[in-house]
Amino acid sequence: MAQLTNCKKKREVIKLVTEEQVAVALAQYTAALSEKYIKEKGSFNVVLSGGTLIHTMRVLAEVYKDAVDWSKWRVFWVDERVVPLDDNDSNYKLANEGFFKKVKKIPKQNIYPIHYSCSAHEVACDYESRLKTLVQNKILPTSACGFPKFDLMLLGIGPDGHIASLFPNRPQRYERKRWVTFITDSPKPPPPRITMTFPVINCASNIAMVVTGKELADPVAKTLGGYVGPPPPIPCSELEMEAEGEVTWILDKGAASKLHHHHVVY
Ligand SMILES: O=C1O[C@H](COP(=O)(O)O)[C@@H](O)[C@H](O)[C@H]1O
Repeated sequence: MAQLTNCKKKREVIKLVTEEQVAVALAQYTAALSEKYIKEKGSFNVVLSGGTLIHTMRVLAEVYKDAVDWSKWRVFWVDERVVPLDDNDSNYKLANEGFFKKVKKIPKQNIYPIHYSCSAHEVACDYESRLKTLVQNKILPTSACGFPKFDLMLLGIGPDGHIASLFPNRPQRYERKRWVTFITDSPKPPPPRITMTFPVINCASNIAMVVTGKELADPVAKTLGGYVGPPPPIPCSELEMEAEGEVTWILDKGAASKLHHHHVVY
């Protein structure tokens, strides 16, 4: 593991070879954080994304099934497609089938999927107000700037450099007041989605960027510095610049393939 040193924030880039090794590293990393936070404060607040992440969480679900205290987990979504929860596009459905059903012991009341309505605006307002209630009830802590502070965000990245549903050429990535916003014209289908905003993402105590496959080598290199070319204004770089907590990149060979060693700042 390599530690970023010339940066006041903590960054770690873990370069592995295979997707299976990424799944194993993700499992070890998440299980260790779960143990630490449960010991310290009795709960572990985790934010999931959709996409390939859930498949990569299989080792955590299978190998750590009896080692993790799932009863202390609370699970949220960094973004969700505005579709019914049983729709194949739903990030909740993906996590339910690929993760919750395997680990079994996360209490249903600790899982916070969206309340579906056909208005993305309404869904975003509802999700934000539920988070605010959890903060008022001291179930979720906040950071000094007033945004909720999650223990861990597990994120992926798209080929265009989007994270959550914060896309290039869309204004949501610049939102600085709302906790949760919405988009009705997502460039990646389905178009209506809700998403946590950058201030919330950047307040998390830990962010894992879990990236596999050579089709993601470009946004990884653009974000981490191996890219040669004009400065690319991709959303993911905002996380690299602003995150308060620790950011850990877990990459396979394909995703790391455009990182020029001398450009990567460890
Ligand atoms: O649409 C989405 O895409 C991103 C990236 O997905 P991946 O398949 O490239 O890992 C995902 O993080 C987000 O939650 C999802 O809604």
